[in-house]
Amino acid sequence: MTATLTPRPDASARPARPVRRIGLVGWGAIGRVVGTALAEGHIPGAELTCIIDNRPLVDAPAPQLSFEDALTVCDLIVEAAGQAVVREWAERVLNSGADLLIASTGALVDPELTGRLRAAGPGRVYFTGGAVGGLDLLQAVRGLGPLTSVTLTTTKLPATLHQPWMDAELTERLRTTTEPVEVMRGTARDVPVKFPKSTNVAASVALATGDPALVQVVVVADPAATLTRHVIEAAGPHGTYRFEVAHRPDEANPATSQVVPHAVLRSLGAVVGRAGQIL
Ligand SMILES: NC(=O)C1=CN([C@@H]2O[C@H](COP(=O)(O)OP(=O)(O)OC[C@H]3O[C@@H](n4cnc5c(N)ncnc54)[C@H](O)[C@@H]3O)[C@@H](O)[C@H]2O)C=CC1
Ligand SMILES: O=C([O-])CC(=O)C(=O)O
Repeated sequence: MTATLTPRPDASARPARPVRRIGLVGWGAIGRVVGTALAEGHIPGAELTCIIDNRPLVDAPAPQLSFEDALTVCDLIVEAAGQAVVREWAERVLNSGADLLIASTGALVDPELTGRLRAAGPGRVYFTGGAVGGLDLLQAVRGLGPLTSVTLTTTKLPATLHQPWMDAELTERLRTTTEPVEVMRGTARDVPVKFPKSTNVAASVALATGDPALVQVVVVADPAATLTRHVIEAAGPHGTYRFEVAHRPDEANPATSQVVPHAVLRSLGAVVGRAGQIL
């Protein structure tokens, strides 16, 4: 059989990819590194158009705008501010037509919000892998069928895990312990809500594997954890998987690992169509 296929248009006749105008939400441990790299032109195809933060910024490399104003000038919003920002703004970003790259994936354990984001558009939503690796492969494994078990064990310095809901006894234990303390064991549906600034990775593992209730999460506070450690173990009928990372924490915000802004930049490169990326 001879197929009649339309020849691909000549490369010179194809429209050049437009430079994406980036609005960065959050000028903190992640945002400063991402914004500086963008302003220095490290991601071809992406330019830093504005920064959104609820604190006044000095010496930022782009104008500070309100969220409303940013949505009139940006075509891609990068969230590096916190789960509350995702809850409040994600749907509006997507409905405005801008794409959205989310770091605070923990907000997505709320099925109601996730459902609304699925229905929102025409903007498209993306999630960075953030502090953990292997999510691309775990997402690919889903093509073979569901996994039967997924576990994430996160170990951090005690001070980075302290939360306002903790009682006096646990607070004191975290302050004085000389040994590792298991502070929570639950599923990826429960844990990111309890540790909103330090266990987004649990939600990211759930986004990759498809079922937050299947992902068992153990959160350990260890005064000896100069490196933040995340261990993902998964199994299914087609194989077993184990990914372990140990990161130096950010100096100003030790709840966040130093690698995270670089993971955001890598994700951003992929979204804007940078060549030579591992997808
Ligand atoms: N997916 C992952 O692996 C990781 C995700 N994260 C997420 O990224 C978020 C940001 O992390 P960092 O940069 O380390 O935090 P940070 O605390 O150093 O900086 C957050 C910045 O966002 C701003 N901000 C907070 N709420 C805001 C709001 N409602 N509107 C505008 N600006 C707001 C703050 O003023 C601050 O400048 C974390 O809260 C966490 O949810 C953090 C680490 C890893
Ligand atoms: O940076 C990290 O290692 C992980 C983190 O804070 C998070 O998952 O929210």
